[in-house]
Amino acid sequence: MTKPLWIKHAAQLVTLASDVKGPRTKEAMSNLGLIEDGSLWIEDGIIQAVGTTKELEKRYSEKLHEAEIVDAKNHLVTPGLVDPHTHVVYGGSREREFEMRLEGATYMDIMNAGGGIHATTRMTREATEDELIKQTTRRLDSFLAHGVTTIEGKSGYGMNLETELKQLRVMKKLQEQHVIDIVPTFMGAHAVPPEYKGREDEFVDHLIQDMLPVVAEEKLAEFNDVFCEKGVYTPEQSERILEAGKRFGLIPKIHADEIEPYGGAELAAKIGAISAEHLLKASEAGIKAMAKSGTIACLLPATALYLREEAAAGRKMIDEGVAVAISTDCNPGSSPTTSMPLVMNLACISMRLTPAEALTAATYNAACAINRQEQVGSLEVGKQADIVLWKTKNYQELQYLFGVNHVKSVWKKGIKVV
Ligand SMILES: N=CN[C@@H](CCC(=O)O)C(=O)O
Ligand SMILES: [Zn+2]
Repeated sequence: MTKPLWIKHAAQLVTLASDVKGPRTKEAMSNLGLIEDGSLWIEDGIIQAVGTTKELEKRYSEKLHEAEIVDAKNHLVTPGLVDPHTHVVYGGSREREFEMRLEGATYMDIMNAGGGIHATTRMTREATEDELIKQTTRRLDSFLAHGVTTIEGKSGYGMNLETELKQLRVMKKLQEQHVIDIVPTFMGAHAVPPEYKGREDEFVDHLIQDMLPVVAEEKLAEFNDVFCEKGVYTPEQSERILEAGKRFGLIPKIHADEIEPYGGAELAAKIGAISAEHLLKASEAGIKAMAKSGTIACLLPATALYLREEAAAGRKMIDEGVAVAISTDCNPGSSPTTSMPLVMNLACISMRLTPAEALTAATYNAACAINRQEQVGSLEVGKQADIVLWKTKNYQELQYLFGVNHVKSVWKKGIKVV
């Protein structure tokens, strides 16, 4: 039996507790369930009580002497951050492409010339499982140091059965070895593999007939994602892949309207995707359709910055009633970062989310985007004790002092890990 953990005197305790179930929209994104002089009581990795320090002191007066006590005076306490979109398992790195883009090449130019996703696919195909575990562990450690306690992870640097399975199995192993929770997504349709160039429909058939059944049979993924973009997969091909995934119990996600408006947001709404990603070029009609269908917009402002593109219309999406989540998009090409705090800062600066909305987007709504809202994303009784203690005194300061890692301590399931 481990000691109970009592966190007390938080200057601000952001609980995100609410009666609203499901993804938060509009004003609900600003309701942080804030408690001043806040306190948490944790036993066996689960939150037992949330309230003011005075309330919990009274309630647990008999047990206080048994507890490990953390005095959070003058500090902000929030739920562990959730990153709902990463490509964290990959081989090699692509720093030369960064230079090439600064010299004028575009993301798609590089990919069409066999670089980009294709370059990482070659390096991931060549890497052993152990090498991938080693590289990915370093990234997971960095996520944790930035206050991230749950992430989604995509395959998609294999695009053949063998390597897609290798990536997914690496995630499964890391789920056992590392304290971070990893929620797996199959993304066999991340690009068109070179061996199928010009035969996209054949690859779609192959993916549906030969890959999806194995991924489902081995229970290696919960979600199914596709890069719906001009020159990659058309909305029709994307729909086929995602509808087929549904038949295997995989929930659809979609990389949509990143480079050009292509009807991706509309498709996400039509097929009932849990989330649509990127959306830099989403149309007015697409945004409205997503608000109606309840599809979460998973926005990636670090990617937009890194590619020197204008960020997605986050402010407008929230005003239109779309639930917004945010993510690093951690990948070797368009966003090699593990800093969710930076992503929250950028959500404010480049998409005009308020500090409160950015925090909701990085916690509760992010958890909804990967179906983990019952376990994480808010500090409520019965949930996992995934908690961050920040060196700032309030959540506004966390977003205002940008580009700095303010994490002081992190607990995962009640255990101090940072
Ligand atoms: N846009 C497609 N996929 C990734 C980038 C992957 C890469 O460049 O390696 C993304 O979400 O940004
Ligand atoms: Zn992505």
